[in-house]
Amino acid sequence: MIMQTRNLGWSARGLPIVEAIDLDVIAGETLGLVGPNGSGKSTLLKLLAGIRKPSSGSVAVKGRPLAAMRRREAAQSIAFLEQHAETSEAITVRDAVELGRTPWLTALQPWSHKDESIVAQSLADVDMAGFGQRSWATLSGGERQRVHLARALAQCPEILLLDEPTNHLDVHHQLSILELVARLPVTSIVALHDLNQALACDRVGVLARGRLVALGAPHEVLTVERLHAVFGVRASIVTDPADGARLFRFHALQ
Ligand SMILES: Nc1ncnc2c1ncn2[C@@H]1O[C@H](COP(=O)(O)OP(=O)(O)OP(=O)(O)O)[C@@H](O)[C@H]1O
Repeated sequence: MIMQTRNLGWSARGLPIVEAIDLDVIAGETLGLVGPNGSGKSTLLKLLAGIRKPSSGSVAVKGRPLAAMRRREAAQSIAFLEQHAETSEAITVRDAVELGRTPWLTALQPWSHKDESIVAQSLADVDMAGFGQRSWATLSGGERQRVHLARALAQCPEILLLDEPTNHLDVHHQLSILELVARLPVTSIVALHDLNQALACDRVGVLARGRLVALGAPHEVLTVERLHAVFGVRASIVTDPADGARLFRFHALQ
């Protein structure tokens, strides 16, 4: 297991927001996290990233408690693309992505050609290669999202935590970013709202009211009954005649 949580919980003003999460993350998998608004997906990702301290329980990375790791060491293992990531306005796109290299730089290992080429590759991976000199302030919402992902990629993490990475993206870039994430030789934990996108993950975890109520293969976990119980919708499954893939259509409950 590359990452494990035991009895992980976080409360705000005494109210449990995330509760009793026991999660074993398999090295190399893409794990989708789905759940209604407010079910705790972002909070769980923040706990896994170490930027929120658990109220109970623990997170371990390759058997080591995350709480005992130095910030720099944790940042060499884990990169986090937050839902509302922010960047100082007065920098270029390239500067923003170069920040991803920070955990790897030391006085003995200063900025080098290797860092340069990792930054260039990260920008290319998110289809932003031509934007290096652009001012951050001039980017569209979707371009900013892709640059934030490039910064996370430039961090060269073993574990990539992504909070709704396809937010703001046009359909072409939604597909290319998800394909990129699936292709990367890293472990990815991705909060998603689009349940059809979740079907493409290796496994899916379902959060409801702060608890992990199901975890497993997408089609085993995202059953019509569970979608009804957790999301309050009626789902039907349709088959794409082009390739036989099964997809959801959703209907409001009468
Ligand atoms: N600092 C806080 N203080 C009080 N309540 C909080 C705090 N942070 C989060 N919450 C509450 O915790 C719940 C879970 O929030 P979280 O952002 O983790 O949900 P989510 O599943 O990511 O939601 P969404 O799908 O809307 O992004 C929400 O009801 C939210 O209002």
